[in-house]
Amino acid sequence: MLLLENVKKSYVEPNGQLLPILVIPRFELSDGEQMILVGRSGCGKTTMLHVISGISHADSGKIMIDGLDLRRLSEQGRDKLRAEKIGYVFQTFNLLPAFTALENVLLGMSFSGRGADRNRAVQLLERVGLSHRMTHKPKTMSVGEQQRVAVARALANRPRLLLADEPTANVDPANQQSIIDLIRQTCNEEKIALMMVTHSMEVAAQFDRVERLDEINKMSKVTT
Ligand SMILES: Nc1ncnc2c1ncn2[C@@H]1O[C@H](COP(=O)(O)OP(=O)(O)OP(=O)(O)O)[C@@H](O)[C@H]1O
Repeated sequence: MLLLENVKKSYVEPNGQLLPILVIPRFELSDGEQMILVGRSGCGKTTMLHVISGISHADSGKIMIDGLDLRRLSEQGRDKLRAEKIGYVFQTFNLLPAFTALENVLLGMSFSGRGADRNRAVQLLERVGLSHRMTHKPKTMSVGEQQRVAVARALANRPRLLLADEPTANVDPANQQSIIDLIRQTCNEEKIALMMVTHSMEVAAQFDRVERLDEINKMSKVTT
């Protein structure tokens, strides 16, 4: 489902110097496989999710998603791939402030080409415990509630790959577990591959595959 080969990513610092972040010789995730990515703050976990999703470009290397090579796609093609095949729970949620929780989930679906499925949107919001917040806009919701809307939105399209960047960072332990259960159960039922970043050892302990970025990433062996 996902294959990275010789992927490199650097940022340019304000002084013009290159700041290498990722050097990944090889990384694979199978269809429907669920894994956790861990690593110290600033080691490049979000950057890795961004290059996989095409939100930012790798400097070099091959990224294959569901048989498609990101390098061979136009900007439009990458947008289409992201809308159709990838669900992304952003660390910062990225909800649209002018729209309600339900509209945020429906809008996410409408970009996928499959059209918006109101029943599914409502059902997902109910499953994250937000039946009483469907018509609230993000600024009138708590941070944890916004995070749960972001999880519902990312699952709404029935993606092939779900990238989740600390999806339980801002919720209490009871909601943390219900979000993890919802994500895992939906991914199981719909054969969605899952790559989730977490700093919670409690969450990581529930998964068979837990990878440390500094073991995947040859760069971190140079910088740490
Ligand atoms: N757009 C950018 N320009 C320059 N440097 C960046 C940019 N985005 C991230 N960085 C730097 O790249 C490094 C990796 O950042 P990244 O957000 O991928 O880390 P992370 O492992 O997800 O961290 P955390 O666990 O704190 O979320 C950090 O040192 C960060 O400062």
